[in-house]
Amino acid sequence: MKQLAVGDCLWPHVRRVMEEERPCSVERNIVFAVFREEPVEEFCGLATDHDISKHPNWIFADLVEHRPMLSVAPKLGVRKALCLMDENQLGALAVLNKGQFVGVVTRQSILEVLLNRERLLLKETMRLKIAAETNHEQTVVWVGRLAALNDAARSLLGVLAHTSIENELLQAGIDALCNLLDARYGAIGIVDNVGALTEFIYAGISDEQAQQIGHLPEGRGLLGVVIEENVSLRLADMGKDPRSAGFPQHHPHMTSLLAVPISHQGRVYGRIYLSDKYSGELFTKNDEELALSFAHSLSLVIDNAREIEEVKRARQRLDYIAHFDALTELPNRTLLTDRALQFIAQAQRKHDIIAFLFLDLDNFKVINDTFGHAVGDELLRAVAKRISGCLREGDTPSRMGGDEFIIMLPNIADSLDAAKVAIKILHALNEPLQVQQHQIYSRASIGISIYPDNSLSFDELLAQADSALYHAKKLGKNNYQFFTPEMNSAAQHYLKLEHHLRQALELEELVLHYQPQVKIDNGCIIGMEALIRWHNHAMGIVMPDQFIGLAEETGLIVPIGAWVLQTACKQARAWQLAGMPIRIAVNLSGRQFHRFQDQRQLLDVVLDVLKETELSPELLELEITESILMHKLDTTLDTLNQIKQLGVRISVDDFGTGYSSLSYLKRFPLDTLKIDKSFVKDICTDANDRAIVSAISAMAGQLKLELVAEGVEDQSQLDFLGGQQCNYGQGYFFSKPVPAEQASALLRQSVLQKQ
Ligand SMILES: Nc1nc2c(ncn2[C@@H]2O[C@H](COP(=O)(O)O[C@H]3[C@@H](O)[C@H](n4cnc5c(=O)[nH]c(N)nc54)O[C@@H]3COP(=O)(O)O)[C@@H](O)[C@H]2O)c(=O)[nH]1
Repeated sequence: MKQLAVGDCLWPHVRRVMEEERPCSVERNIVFAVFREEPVEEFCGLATDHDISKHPNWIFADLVEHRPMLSVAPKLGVRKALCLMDENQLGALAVLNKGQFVGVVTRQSILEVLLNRERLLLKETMRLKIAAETNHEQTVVWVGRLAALNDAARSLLGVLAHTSIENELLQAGIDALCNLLDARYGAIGIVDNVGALTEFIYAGISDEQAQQIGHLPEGRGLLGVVIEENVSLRLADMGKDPRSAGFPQHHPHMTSLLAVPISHQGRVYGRIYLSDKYSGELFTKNDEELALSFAHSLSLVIDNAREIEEVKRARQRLDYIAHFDALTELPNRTLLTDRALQFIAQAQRKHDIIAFLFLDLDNFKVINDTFGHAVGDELLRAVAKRISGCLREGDTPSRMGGDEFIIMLPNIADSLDAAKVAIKILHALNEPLQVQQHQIYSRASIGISIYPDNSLSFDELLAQADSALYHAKKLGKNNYQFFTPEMNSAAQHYLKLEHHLRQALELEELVLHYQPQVKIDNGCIIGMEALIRWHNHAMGIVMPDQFIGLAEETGLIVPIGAWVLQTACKQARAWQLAGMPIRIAVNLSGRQFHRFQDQRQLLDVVLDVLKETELSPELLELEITESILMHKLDTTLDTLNQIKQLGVRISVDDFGTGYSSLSYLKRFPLDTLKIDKSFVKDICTDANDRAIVSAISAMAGQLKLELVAEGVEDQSQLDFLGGQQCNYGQGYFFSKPVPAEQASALLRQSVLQKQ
């Protein structure tokens, strides 16, 4: 506290008088400050009522003349002033500042100021004491509130620990908050991403009422405002607020309202509302802050919980993607491998038998290319369902990719069980599948390997099932085969063949041989069939029977077929230019014939080749099989008509081996039928073959089609054919397929013969 100075304690009852004045009536406690006028006004000293009463007839000059004139500065401490008064036995001291009279300080004035100051201090102390007591009471209240908050926070921590918002925990939260803020009603409402109420946890409202309240909030009314605008509301009488749409009908009546949003970083998860304090008081700013802080903590919990949920969902999705095939939803290779290794480990202990069925669709590529990938995908899904429908619980169907499926049958009694399942699946797939507007026949082939008979290793078992599958395909597809050790070498050969075939065109390993087609009655060559040969540097000569099927399966037939067409037409043009115009027959495979999504139309290819080689169209004959004719009848007819309009001839190869009906033959723009060599082979000994050849000859005659007998090997066959309406023959009897140079020599000979 500041040191008390003389200047702070000036005596108020001072009267200024002049030297020559005479005191008259004298009041008690008055101190006279005596001044001289000449030459300038000057302070001369002090006279007290006591001095005057002692010398009632003296003028003031006399009263001050014989007395020491003591003065002090205003800054002098009061203690020193009192000592000075004691030493000089004075009751008052003049206070001068740089010689100028400021006032008078008396013992009494000092004591009064000191007393006043004491009183003030006492008052302040009292006030502080009262304030301290009030603060203490408030602190006690706040400690209580903090304890309750702590409880609520602990509930929230519990929520955090549970990582998901559970209603009991939210209940604990709203109960704690209601207790804390003395609220009669309270509720926590949680909304989902689109603002629909997903949780409504209440306090002070009965369950029956809550059920009747129904949907809360609707995004309107006061609580809607809280959520939509992400703001708090603190109202004395909510009914008077213009934004109030009223509480739902069955909600208990409420007057005061405190509502806060549960939001984090601008995202609103819901709202908390409290209503009507038991004490009747209104909600305060502090209450609002408390509720907001509670809501904030809750928002963190919800945010956290939702994030955890999202991570969990993402993990599940990743886990699913890692183990299941997205298209068919069957287990993928990873999951199959996991399960297979587990079963194999178990089987080693229990001596179980496990079968692995490797299934591949027989015609998937064609379906995919013909109908498009969307149909292909749907077909695979339908196939997956059919396969699953044939299995028991515990079996694992899986998709490896493409049209390859592996089915694991654990715990079978013997390999016969595996065969039964394979037959069941093949039968199921033999039934047509309805995919979009198409009825599709999607047959399959299956290779089977057995643990432990074939191998103890999963990888080996898979490779063995694959080899068996290859074998099943080789045997004409739509069947199943068990693995045998011999199959391995066949599969390896197949792989080697594919590897080399992919390079055959580039390495110019393909050549064409030509086989004459001869007029039976005069032996003149009327045409040449181009037949492909493959001279591989490592494998030697590979015949078409060995690689055309592979080329079709791999799609390599398209570039190879284009090369054949171009080379054959070039050769025919060369013969034409050499004065030996001769018809060239070129084999087309089904894959070449039908248009594929990413490939050019056959018609365009033919047009380009004719243009480029300048061969007359009528010198080109395309050989197609009955199966091509029967597939996609309308588009086939269209394509054939367009090709025919170019002037190109069309013949049906291997006739008699397919299933073409006579009416179809009538509809197609055909020029030639080629009787399959299998009928010609035993024509002299087999009456059935003779009958078939006779029937075909008669039919060709009726339809005005040229007829060529294939595989003519001896004179007796030729004699029989000559007796029929079959005018043309082709076979080793006339010539084997020969390289272009030899074919040219044969042609020259034939031309000479004609002349
Ligand atoms: N898509 C394509 N297919 C082609 C092509 N080149 C041939 N092929 C087809 O491959 C199959 C086998 O052909 P290949 O080994 O050339 O056999 C042909 C002849 O050599 C054989 N033939 C001819 N005469 C006789 C005979 O008297 N006896 C006998 N045992 N065989 C004989 O027949 C085959 C010709 O058959 P075809 O085509 O039905 O007239 C075969 O299916 C070819 O079509 C090609 O470039 N593209």
